[in-house]
Amino acid sequence: MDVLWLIPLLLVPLLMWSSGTFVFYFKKCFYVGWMMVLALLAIPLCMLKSGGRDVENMRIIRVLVRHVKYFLGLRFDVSGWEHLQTEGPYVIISNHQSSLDVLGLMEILPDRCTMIAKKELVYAGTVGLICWLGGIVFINRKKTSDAKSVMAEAAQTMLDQQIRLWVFPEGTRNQKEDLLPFKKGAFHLAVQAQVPIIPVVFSSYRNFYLRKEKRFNSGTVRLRILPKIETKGMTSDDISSLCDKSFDLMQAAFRERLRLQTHEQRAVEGAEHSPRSRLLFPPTSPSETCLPRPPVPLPAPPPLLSPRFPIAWPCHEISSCLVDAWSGRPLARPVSAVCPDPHCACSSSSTCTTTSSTSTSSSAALQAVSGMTDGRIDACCSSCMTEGSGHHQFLLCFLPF
Ligand SMILES: CCCCCCCCCCCCCCCCC(=O)SCCNC(=O)CCNC(=O)[C@H](O)C(C)(C)COP(=O)(O)OP(=O)(O)OC[C@H]1O[C@@H](n2cnc3c(N)ncnc32)[C@H](O)[C@@H]1OP(=O)(O)O
Ligand SMILES: CCCCCCCC/C=C\CCCCCCCC(=O)OC[C@@H](O)COP(=O)(O)O
Repeated sequence: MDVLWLIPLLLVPLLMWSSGTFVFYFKKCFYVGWMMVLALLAIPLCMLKSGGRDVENMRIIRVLVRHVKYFLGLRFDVSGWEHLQTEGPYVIISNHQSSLDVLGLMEILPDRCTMIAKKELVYAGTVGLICWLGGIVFINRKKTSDAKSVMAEAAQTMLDQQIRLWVFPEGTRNQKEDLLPFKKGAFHLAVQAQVPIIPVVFSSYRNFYLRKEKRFNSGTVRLRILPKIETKGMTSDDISSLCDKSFDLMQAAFRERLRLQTHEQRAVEGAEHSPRSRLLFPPTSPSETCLPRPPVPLPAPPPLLSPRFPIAWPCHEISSCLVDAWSGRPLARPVSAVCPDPHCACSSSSTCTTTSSTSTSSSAALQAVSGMTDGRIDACCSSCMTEGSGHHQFLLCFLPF
């Protein structure tokens, strides 16, 4: 009889390993269930701390939610922290793709910041109650006049109690490849309170989360905090232009990121499908895929080459398009090594055309020489130098798994 318990214990890992759809439902159920449990834990803590509804409860919620990403295999990469170093109240606006946004939101949530949410959320069991305790402002989206008066009240409360508000100006979840047109509420709110707007852009989840295709893999979300937009002196006449300006800035950032994601995805797919492409990326004309970047001067080569350890030596030329345009960090790890490929056609000043000079067999050699078996060689920098010894110094880019 006891053995029967082993069946689900074995079945779950087996299904997780074999079925992407199972993983999708498993992770979704886990997420909702675990958030419910966490909310149940948070309720008494919030009651003890504040005795009821209070924006300070968001600190407790923030702490409790922060670890959830690890269970779901998600990472958050934040840039632009400095833009959140703004005193006093402000309105944060961000795009809204899924309820998973809560995880990213909690990564950067400033103190005394709560959200505006649809009123239906208050009925979501323990999560609804914790949202209420956290001071979330609930609006009825179907009744504009009600929503407007609730938001006008919120503008006053922001000033009276020094509160920051997070609004999703798309007004609903959106998994399309572009932002939805913005609703105006967030901008009225900021202008009424005369406080700045801080836009935050979540990168597209499409690399790891596809609702329709039932896919929920591990992945990284890039959160980009943009510079604040001042609203001092603005009136209701400025709402449309303020809304358009914010939209344009966020859309540009979202699209820029999406292009890079497409780029990364192609690299990974290319590496998976073609043995040759393990060493070559981008395979097509760089101008097609690379963002225009200012020319990067070639840094001085490191004095001693240690083939086993990656050297933080920025790639350039072809590989510069593998540099994250937001953070400036290379998306792939650059590694300096002596080129073990006997066919490498490097000369002192020339560029080494890895297309013709590298072969699949050298892939293993390159991995061995760099000691990086946990990464996949996806790019070779196009430049190489001849050392005094006549060895070719080679820059490799490893895309970590
Ligand atoms: C420990 C464990 C815890 C576990 C759980 C943890 C949970 C933690 C909390 C997480 C919470 C996350 C919450 C996420 C929730 C996300 C959502 O619910 S998104 C949906 C709700 N949000 C919104 O809808 C906000 C965006 N919408 C708007 O701003 C809208 O404008 C609106 C106010 C709802 C009105 O809607 P609508 O009429 O459709 O919109 P418009 O076309 O924009 O406006 C029409 C008209 O009205 C003018 N106007 C709009 N707002 C105002 C205003 N505040 N004051 C004055 N006038 C306003 C607008 O200008 C238009 O007029 P115009 O002449 O055409 O310009
Ligand atoms: C009584 C049981 C009810 C169960 C309901 C489950 C509630 C979800 C539970 C856990 C998830 C935790 C995150 C909660 C916050 C998510 C808020 C959210 O993303 O709401 C969607 C809303 O922005 C837009 O909705 P629409 O796309 O317009 O519709």
